[in-house]
Amino acid sequence: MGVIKLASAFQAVVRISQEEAQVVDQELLNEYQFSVDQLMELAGLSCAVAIGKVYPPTSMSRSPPTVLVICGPGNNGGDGLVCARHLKLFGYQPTIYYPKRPNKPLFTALVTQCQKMDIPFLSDLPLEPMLIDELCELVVDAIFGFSFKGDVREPFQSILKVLGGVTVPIASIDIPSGWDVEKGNAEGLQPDLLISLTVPKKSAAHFTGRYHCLGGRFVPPALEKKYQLNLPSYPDTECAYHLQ
Ligand SMILES: NC(=O)C1=CN([C@@H]2O[C@H](COP(=O)(O)OP(=O)(O)OC[C@H]3O[C@@H](n4cnc5c(N)ncnc54)[C@H](OP(=O)(O)O)[C@@H]3O)[C@@H](O)[C@H]2O)[C@H](O)CC1
Ligand SMILES: [K+]
Repeated sequence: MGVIKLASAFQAVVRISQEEAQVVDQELLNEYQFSVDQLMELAGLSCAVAIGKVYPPTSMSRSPPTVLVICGPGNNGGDGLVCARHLKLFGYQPTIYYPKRPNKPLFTALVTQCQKMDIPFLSDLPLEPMLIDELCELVVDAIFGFSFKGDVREPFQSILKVLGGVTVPIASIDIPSGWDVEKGNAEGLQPDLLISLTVPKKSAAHFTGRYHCLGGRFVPPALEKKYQLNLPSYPDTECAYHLQ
């Protein structure tokens, strides 16, 4: 595949397509030889930092603040596991719901790390939104990212239905789960915080929540230039950039 002209160099914020996101991801893993573990750790950490900035413990009513992290079956779910671990270190009280677990060393190790930090895993998700509102003050949506496609298959259809009724804020990692990666989903989840990873995806144009952050500060300058990603300049050593 030739160079994909992602956007003019003058566009304020580039938003990329599902295919372009996968091309950039693959180039990071192949040409640049990053490992998924490395990128996932940096992505998950940036999500926890963004959450810490938007919902600092001092702004939450419980101490420690309770967060429910719902993880999906792919790398977006892996980001959620990493995020949960860092939130615990930041003074939050995360609980994880991880219904469909890949039997791969990366994911079993991430689960072990959380278990060893006394982060509980729910065996079932309450099917009443108000029970989730009682369980936590914030939900982290780490169900689907840029590889989501088609009609939502169970158990995630039921999970997204419940999340559609909660009143606590939702923070979505990379893509609000259940959204078309490019077109969004007006009837789907409406998160309060969207943490775009690497580069915002086209569906971010449909985001109407209060906070939009960019994380995944690991794009080499040559790759950014090649695809004209026009990334914002992260301040200082920050790993999460406040886009909105
Ligand atoms: N460089 C980067 O940008 C990095 C991104 N990271 C994170 O990785 C995700 C993308 O991860 P990926 O594993 O490719 O895909 P997802 O996590 O989005 O989801 C894939 C799994 O979801 C299942 N799926 C897909 N569609 C449906 C559906 N309609 N119903 C039910 N399940 C669905 C899919 O199952 P299949 O059977 O279809 O394979 C997969 O299991 C990205 O968004 C970032 O969050 C990295 O962590 C760091 C680098
Ligand atoms: K998500």
